[in-house]
Amino acid sequence: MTSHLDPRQTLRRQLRQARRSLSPDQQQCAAQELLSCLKQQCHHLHTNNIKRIALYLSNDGEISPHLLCEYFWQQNIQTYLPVLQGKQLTFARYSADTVWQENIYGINEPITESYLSGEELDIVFLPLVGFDSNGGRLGMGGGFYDRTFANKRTDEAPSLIGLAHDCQQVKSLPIEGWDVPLQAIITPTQVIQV
Ligand SMILES: Nc1nc2c(c(=O)[nH]1)N(C=O)[C@@H](CNc1ccc(C(=O)N[C@@H](CCC(=O)O)C(=O)O)cc1)CN2
Ligand SMILES: Nc1ncnc2c1ncn2[C@@H]1O[C@H](COP(=O)(O)OP(=O)(O)OP(=O)(O)O)[C@@H](O)[C@H]1O
Repeated sequence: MTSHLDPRQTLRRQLRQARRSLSPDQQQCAAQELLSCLKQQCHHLHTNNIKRIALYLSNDGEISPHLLCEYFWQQNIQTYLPVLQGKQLTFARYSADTVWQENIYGINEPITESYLSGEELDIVFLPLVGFDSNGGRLGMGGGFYDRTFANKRTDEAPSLIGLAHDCQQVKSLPIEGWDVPLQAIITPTQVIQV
């Protein structure tokens, strides 16, 4: 019954396939170009006075933010990673001496005693499966980021910035009422300010 497949599911499958088929070399170049792109745009992204940033550990072909993380550490900015808490996310400090445990999806999470809630962060860099130039985001389908930031106004902290390979861009995503819009998207070749 392929005719009744949810269009978001179909798109999700295609775009996940596209990012997973990038070679290790392509992934490495993409991560380096992502950092160059971020550095060039730092002033536009309001990175002054930033103290706490959330990133993610790349999974399933996602563009890797590990070079961004090193860059933030050099500037004494604290970095955090998402931790599943029921159907939402909480954020745990990530530093050189982090101890890990795997979540139900096999993604590592820091083991820590104190967590931050989303609104305590200045910037959250989100992984995504697909994006469009209006700030539309398609994720893995768990609704975790959407639930976590459901009550955030766009002019409130944190800034939500998507990180993606260029092959994850689509003209226009089928958006649902609960989707939280991104304030910007950074790829190896472009910074889209929404
Ligand atoms: N790197 C990264 N971390 C993240 C997310 C993400 O998208 N990327 N998340 C964003 O929300 C949360 C985790 N959400 C996820 C949801 C589904 C799958 C996943 O791989 N699903 C498999 C089925 C796995 C299973 O059920 O056993 C799949 O769809 O193939 C992974 C992460 C928090 N951490
Ligand atoms: N604010 C919310 N309150 C309750 N349910 C929500 C909320 N946001 C999303 N959901 C539910 O989560 C499910 C998945 O949503 P969606 O497909 O948009 O996830 P996603 O953005 O792709 O995932 P993720 O954010 O985890 O990467 C949907 O079935 C939706 O009903």
